[in-house]
Amino acid sequence: MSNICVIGTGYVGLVTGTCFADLGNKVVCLDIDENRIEKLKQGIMPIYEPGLEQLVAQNVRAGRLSFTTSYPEALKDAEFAFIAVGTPSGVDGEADLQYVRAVAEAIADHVDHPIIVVNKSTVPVGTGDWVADIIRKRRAGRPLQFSVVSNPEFLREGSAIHDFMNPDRVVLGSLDREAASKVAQLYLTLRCPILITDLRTAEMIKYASNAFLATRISFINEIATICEELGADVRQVAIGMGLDKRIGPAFLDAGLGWGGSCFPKDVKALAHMAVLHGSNPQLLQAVMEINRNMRRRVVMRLRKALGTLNEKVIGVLGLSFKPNTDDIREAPALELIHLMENEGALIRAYDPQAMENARPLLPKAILCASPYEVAEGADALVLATEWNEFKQLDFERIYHLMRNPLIMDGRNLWDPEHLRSLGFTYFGIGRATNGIVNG
Ligand SMILES: NC(=O)c1ccc[n+]([C@@H]2O[C@H](COP(=O)([O-])OP(=O)(O)OC[C@H]3O[C@@H](n4cnc5c(N)ncnc54)[C@H](O)[C@@H]3O)[C@@H](O)[C@H]2O)c1
Ligand SMILES: O=c1ccn([C@@H]2O[C@H](COP(=O)(O)OP(=O)(O)O[C@H]3O[C@H](CO)[C@@H](O)[C@H](O)[C@H]3O)[C@@H](O)[C@H]2O)c(=O)[nH]1
Repeated sequence: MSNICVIGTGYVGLVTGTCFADLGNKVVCLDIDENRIEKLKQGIMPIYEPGLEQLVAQNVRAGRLSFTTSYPEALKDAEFAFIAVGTPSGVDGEADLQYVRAVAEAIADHVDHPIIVVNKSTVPVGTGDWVADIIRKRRAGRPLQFSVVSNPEFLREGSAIHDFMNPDRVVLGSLDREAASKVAQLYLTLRCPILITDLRTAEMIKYASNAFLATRISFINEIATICEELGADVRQVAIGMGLDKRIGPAFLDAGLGWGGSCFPKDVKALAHMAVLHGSNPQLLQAVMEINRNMRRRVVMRLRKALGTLNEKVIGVLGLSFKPNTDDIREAPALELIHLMENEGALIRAYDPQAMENARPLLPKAILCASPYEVAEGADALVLATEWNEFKQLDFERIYHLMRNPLIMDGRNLWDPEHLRSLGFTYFGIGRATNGIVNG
């Protein structure tokens, strides 16, 4: 059993802290957001993540997990301090490190025993050295015994606990092998490969992994666009490609493109790092451009089918950036809605979990209580997020509710044959059935 302090209670901090507690450690989670910590103490989760509420409650009851806003309290007995604060995009696409800096300073100010500082936030290459420098300089004259280890996190929202507990690999970067080995001990029961590298390499592995996954999605989306022109079906193409073991089936779902709190900011930050150091990241630029185009293309197809978007009522199903989360950061649905509103469209929308988060960003849209309410009087229905709840809708009912039976399936969730047989005009992404080229 180890004493762990986790700093930041966003997705990564909360899941890391809870899972380490569940693995038998004593964990204190710290956040400067008092409201957040107060709610966590009452068992109220600040985010929607399947299974999290129960796991937090179990570990709090077992006395292994607690929450605080006090640095001295959280760091008092900590052998490990995990940094899990946000690293959002700055003005030029660089990662904004103000929160990481504040944490490094707080550690320097509040720790008086040997400690291993483990960075879980996604940070530019070189940040681990920078953090060590901040602590060292702040403790000049009163040296602190510490090491910095980079431990990038690879969990996905919506399956965060499963991903943390069943990782494909754990990456640890440090010049201090002993410190890296001590962090490795925390993960031993998870029985996965543990890769120990230097600090900078570990930091790069995180960016390269996210950029590669985003590249796969943009690649299949580019193929989808070509499929639409040529009358092929991208879903079958992806299956055919994925059966090749060298390619594999994951992350080949064509659609409205990638969003969320990680891919957009991390691809941008990697490109920014490259430019800053004299490289020309052409592929990353293309990956981002293709992604933006997926939304524009859907708007173009709707405009073409309806003549204009001005005063057309468009129903949108799904607002979160992916299913099983209420996170709307960089959600493709929101960008799509704003593009359509710019052309005068009137939006009706529904999401199973993300309505509260989305409301302030959608002042003009009508937020509805169900998919059927969204369909009422709509000139087109767009699927933006493939929640399970949308798989089995009563399309006969929807057909009668809509003013014009046009469906734009932005995640290729539905069966085109079935919908066309009910009388809908169906557009998917990169799907043309029986040689019918999509509009
Ligand atoms: N969200 C994900 O799925 C995911 C997955 C892997 C990696 N990451 C990376 O992990 C990091 C955290 O992401 P997130 O989505 O959990 O962040 P988040 O923005 O949801 O939460 C960050 C939390 O840190 C707190 N915080 C800010 N400054 C603080 C300080 N000085 N002391 C204590 N707490 C402070 C904030 O109040 C907030 O609650 C980012 O670098 C992100 O790129 C995120
Ligand atoms: O085939 C696919 C797979 C995903 N997406 C989209 O890609 C985005 C990201 O999805 P996903 O990767 O499942 O969610 P995240 O929670 O953002 O997780 C990513 O970002 C995290 C933060 O860095 C990493 O830890 C994870 O490994 C990485 O998958 C979403 O908009 C999805 O709709 C597609 O369009 N097609």
